[in-house]
Amino acid sequence: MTFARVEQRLVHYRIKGAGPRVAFLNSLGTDMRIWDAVVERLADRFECLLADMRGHGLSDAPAGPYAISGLADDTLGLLDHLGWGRVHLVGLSVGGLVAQEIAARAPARVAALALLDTAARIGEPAMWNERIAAVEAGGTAAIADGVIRRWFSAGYLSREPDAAAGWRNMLARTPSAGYAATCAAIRDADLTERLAAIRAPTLVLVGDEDQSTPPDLVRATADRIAASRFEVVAGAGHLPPAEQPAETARLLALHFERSHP
Ligand SMILES: O=C(O)CC1=CCC(=O)O1
Repeated sequence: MTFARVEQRLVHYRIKGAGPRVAFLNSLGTDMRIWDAVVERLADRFECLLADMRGHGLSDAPAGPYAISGLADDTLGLLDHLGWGRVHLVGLSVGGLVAQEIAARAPARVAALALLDTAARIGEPAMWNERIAAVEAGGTAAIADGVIRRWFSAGYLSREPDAAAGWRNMLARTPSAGYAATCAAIRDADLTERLAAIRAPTLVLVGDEDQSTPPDLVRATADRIAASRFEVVAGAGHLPPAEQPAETARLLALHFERSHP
């Protein structure tokens, strides 16, 4: 386990592999383990940085609300701490919002961008406020069953009940304060007008059964990014790195190998 202190907060991170540098940002209610099966397929060609987003995993979970700009500061701070200048950047869902913010704000830091199951704006404020209230009242376990049904395809849920139960454990063990504070960051984010500032070659991909950020929503974000390519991953819900790691790794490797570091 490796930890760094960035802006006084503890960040849990791990580096694996060798080659051009790739940084991975996790989604709401998950941690760096969401990337394990992808990184295992990429580490022979890329140096991969995994970090638990603020409020998640073993990173600190200070009281919120958080903001996407502050979460972007966390990532840039960790890259500075490690001496990593320019990277390929991969973000899933809220990690994708953070990645959009970094690519728009600090284009020199991003060689290529990959946005997975994300959009410039995710959900409606009322839905996020309801989710925050439910988590504040009953903890993350209170919302876990509903969220899991949106995370995975129907086929995965019936084929892999134990794996789905394991991912549910990850969600239910996310600190309530960190989860609710991250919901507030998503609620308050609308990066639509920032997308025109993204210059990096961008792969935008989504699971064909994603119910949290459905393919049409994700495609609309891709259409606003100048150098984007849109891909749909078959047999996946909101978490293609967990459900279809081989195809996700293949698409990421192809994209980064085409883009110069
Ligand atoms: O929890 C969900 O519904 C899915 C999700 C939305 C933003 C995120 O990071 O995950």
